[in-house]
Order: sequence, then structure tokens, then C-alpha cells
Amino acid sequence: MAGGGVVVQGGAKNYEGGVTSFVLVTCLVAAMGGLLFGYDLGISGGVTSMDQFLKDFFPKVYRKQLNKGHESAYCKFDSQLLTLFTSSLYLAALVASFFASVVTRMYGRKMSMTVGGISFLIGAIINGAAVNIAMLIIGRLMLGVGVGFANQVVPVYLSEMAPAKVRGALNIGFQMAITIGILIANLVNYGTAKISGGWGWRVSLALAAVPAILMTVGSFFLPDTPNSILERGHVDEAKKMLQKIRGTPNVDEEFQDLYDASEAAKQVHHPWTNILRGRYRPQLTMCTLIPFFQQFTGINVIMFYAPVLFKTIGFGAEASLMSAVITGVVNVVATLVSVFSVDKFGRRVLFLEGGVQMFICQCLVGIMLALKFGLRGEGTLTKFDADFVLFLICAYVAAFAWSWGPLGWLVPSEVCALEIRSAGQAINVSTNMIFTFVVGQVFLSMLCHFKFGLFFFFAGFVAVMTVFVFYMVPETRNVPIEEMNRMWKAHWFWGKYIPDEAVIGSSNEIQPNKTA
Ligand SMILES: OC[C@H]1O[C@](O)(CO)[C@@H](O)[C@@H]1O
Repeated sequence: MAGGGVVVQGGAKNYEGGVTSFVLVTCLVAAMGGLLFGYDLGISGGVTSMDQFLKDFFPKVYRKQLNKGHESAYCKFDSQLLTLFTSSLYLAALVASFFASVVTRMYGRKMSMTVGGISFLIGAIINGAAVNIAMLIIGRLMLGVGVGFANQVVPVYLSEMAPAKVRGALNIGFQMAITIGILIANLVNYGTAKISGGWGWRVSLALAAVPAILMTVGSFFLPDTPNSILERGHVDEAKKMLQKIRGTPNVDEEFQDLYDASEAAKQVHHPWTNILRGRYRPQLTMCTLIPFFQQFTGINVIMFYAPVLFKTIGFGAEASLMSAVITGVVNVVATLVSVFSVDKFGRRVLFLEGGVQMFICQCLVGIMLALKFGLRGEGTLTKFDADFVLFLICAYVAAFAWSWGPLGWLVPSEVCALEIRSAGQAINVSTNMIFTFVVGQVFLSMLCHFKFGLFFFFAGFVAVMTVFVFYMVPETRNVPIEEMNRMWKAHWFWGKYIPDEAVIGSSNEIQPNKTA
């Protein structure tokens, strides 16, 4: 039986209180963290395709790129140093996310946002002023620290603030902000490439300071989440915050569940060893495999290297940057589709449809490149061919953007109970970063060696992950965080890992004023 389809309906509680404007505003500010990340993801591809930037920092690549006659199209940009500029950020983010998890737990969600914003700001300044490769890389590392903090804290913040019924949509605010950040970066590159004098790349890199300031300033005004306040032992304050964000004094039932979960969490002194215990095997698996798969959709091949890729297949410099803008727009619009459908149709439908669509598009791009460039990487695309490739890439980006993009953050963050949430999120972010780094670092040389086969390589992964979702990922739509264990318990495979007493309802009732 395809047990992945288990949906827990009866278990979902309808807590009182709706989406208050207070929740919306706080979530909007918090989602700015995603802007930081997105701007960085989107900016490096355009910058590394700008002639002056290559001349200044990577003269060898620049010469190779001009040397049309001797080089296979697939290998024009193959340089480990060039990819290190892009990917070093994700290595720093990886290391930072572990520190961020401690800060998030001990000092609250707000503090992590402030730290992230400030280091991001420093990185943007160093990058904009760079005069050598060392400065470029150091700047990228600082940006990485910012991204590590932001990615650790923002999804958790959003899940904790949102009422269960709109948690999906609000959490996707994070991915939405990432895609808007990418699009802004694409537009900025398109504009700065035209600046005469060749210093446009500086503007591109320095403008990252804008989202950094937004997030830093925003974080001073944000309240902490009730869960985080409780986690640090302030019961009354936590309840007041819950009443405030739900817009009703009647929050006893929800608060009791939060309280129970928080008490249970306090018994756990080592969230890291905890998440390794058998009963958290489903969560550990989701927090590792989902981000791994998200990156092995190959999405960042497009996000990092779209301009380079389009140049490789014969687009002109301006057309390449324009094409990146087009994929950026598709990315934002398709993420919106997810916002409006994730709580209506659920996560699994999006995952599965997205997977099939990505698979088809990747295979067709691989076939097109095989036919037009063959193994030797020589050939050209007609206008029609080029338009068709661009169309396929847009359809692929759209599929990613309503499935693995947002769900890659949403599902791992919503399946973890409080006692493992920081650890689970840290694993999610770091796995995402490791593989963002890996794909970022090896793509240009993979393209050089695998040639058109690269697209089949990623298509293979997409097939595997779609099957994985079908069998192993249960539907989490409408399941309050505190009720997740009930859902795992009902799953054909994961059920055996969940002890009976882990299912809430059988928990001890600690508070004297409990009403439910
Ligand atoms: O929108 C695309 C972007 O989304 C992410 O997968 C994060 O969820 C990034 O790695 C990618 O660049």
C-alpha cells in the first residue's frame, strides 16, 4: 500500500483565534530573512558572467571564454576558483547554522535574526569594496554566516507564530522572500551590467546591504514566539504573547499543548543525541533527505549559473541576463501558486506533480543539448531552439517553485516537535547548505565533463525523490505541530518507530487551569 498518503484528520485540533494582523506583520518582517538569502543566490551568477568582473578577478576564465575556437562550449567557464566565489558562502552558512541553533534555543529567535542581519551587512560592504579575490571570498563568508543564521531561525519563527490552519501558507513566506530576493538580484544584474566603466558588479554586490538592514532593523521590533518564551521559562509572558498573536484571550487549549510540549522538551538535555533516538527517526530522515533532494533537483544550476549557462549555449550577454530575469519572474509567480494551494491541496500533491514536471523538462533539455551540441560541445541554437530551451527551463523552475522549493523548508520545520526542533532545523539547514555548496562547486566542471548528460543526471535524482515522497512522506496539511506524532504513528512504515506514549492526548496534564 502507498502508505505515504496517510492523512490525520480527526487528530487536528481547531484552536481558537485566527490570523491576526499582528501575526501577518511579524511574519512579513521575519520573512525578510529569506530576502537576504535569495539576493545572494541570485546575484553571483550574473556577476560571474560580467566581463569586467572576470577580467579583474578571473583573467584566465575571461580569456578562455573569448577563445571560442578551441574550447568546447561545455567547458568555457570551468574554474574551481570561480565556483568557489559562488559556493564559499554556503560553506560558511553551514558552519554558522550550528552556532545559530544554540543561539536560537538559548537566547530566542529574535537574537538570531539580529546576528544574521549584522554579519550580512558586513559581508555586503566587504564585497562591494573588494580589490582582490581574498576580499571577495571573505565577504562571501560573512554573508554566509548571515544566511546560516537567517535560514536557521526564520522558518522556525514562522511555524511557531502561525495558527495551524495557515501555517503552510505563512511558512512559505520564507521561500517567497527567497525567490523575490533572487528576482531582485537578477534585475539588479541586468541593470548594473550596463553601467559603463565596468564597476557595475560592485553595485550588485554592495546592494546586498539593503535586505541586511531591513532584517537587522526589523528584528529589533519583532516579538519572540510563545514557544521560545516558554522554552526559556517565562510561562505568563508566553501565554500573554499567545493571546496577543491569536487576538483572543481564549487560548487555553493551544497554550496547554504548547506547555506540555515545552515540559517534555525540558526533560531533554541533549537535543542532538535526542534526535538520533529511534522515535525521532522519521523526523531525522525528513530533515536530512528533504534538503538533500531539494538541492539534487539541480535548481541551483539554474539559479547560480543561468546567465553562464545561457551564454554557454550561445545567448548574447544581454540576452543571458534577460533570460535570468525571466526565470526569476517564473520562480516568484510559481511560488505564489504554492502559497495559495499548499493548505488547500496539501503537500503531497505539489511534491508529486512538481517532480513529474521537473523530470520531463530536464530530460527534454538534455535531449535538445545532445542534438544541438553533441558530445563535442560544438554547434549553435536557432532562435526557435533557444526559445524552446528557455521555455523548458521556465517550466522546470515553475515546477520546483511550487513543490520542492517551499516544501523543502516547510515539511522539515513542521514535523519536528519542540524538543528536537532546533536540532532538526539545524540539520535541515546544514544539509541544504552542504549540497548547495556541492552543486555550486562542481556544476561548472560537471557540465564540462558530463556535458548534456548532466540534465539526465539530475532527472534521475528527481525520479528517485518523487518515489520517495510517494511512499515515505505523509500528508502534514492541517496537523498541528503538537499532533504530529499521531500522524507518524498512523504511517505504514514510520509507525513502528513511535511509542504509544509519544502521541499527545496520553500526555500528563500539568496545568491546574487546563480547560480542554
Ligand atoms: O528558488 C530557488 C532557491 O530555493 C532554494 O532551493 C532554497 O529553498 C535555493 O537553494 C534555490 O536557489
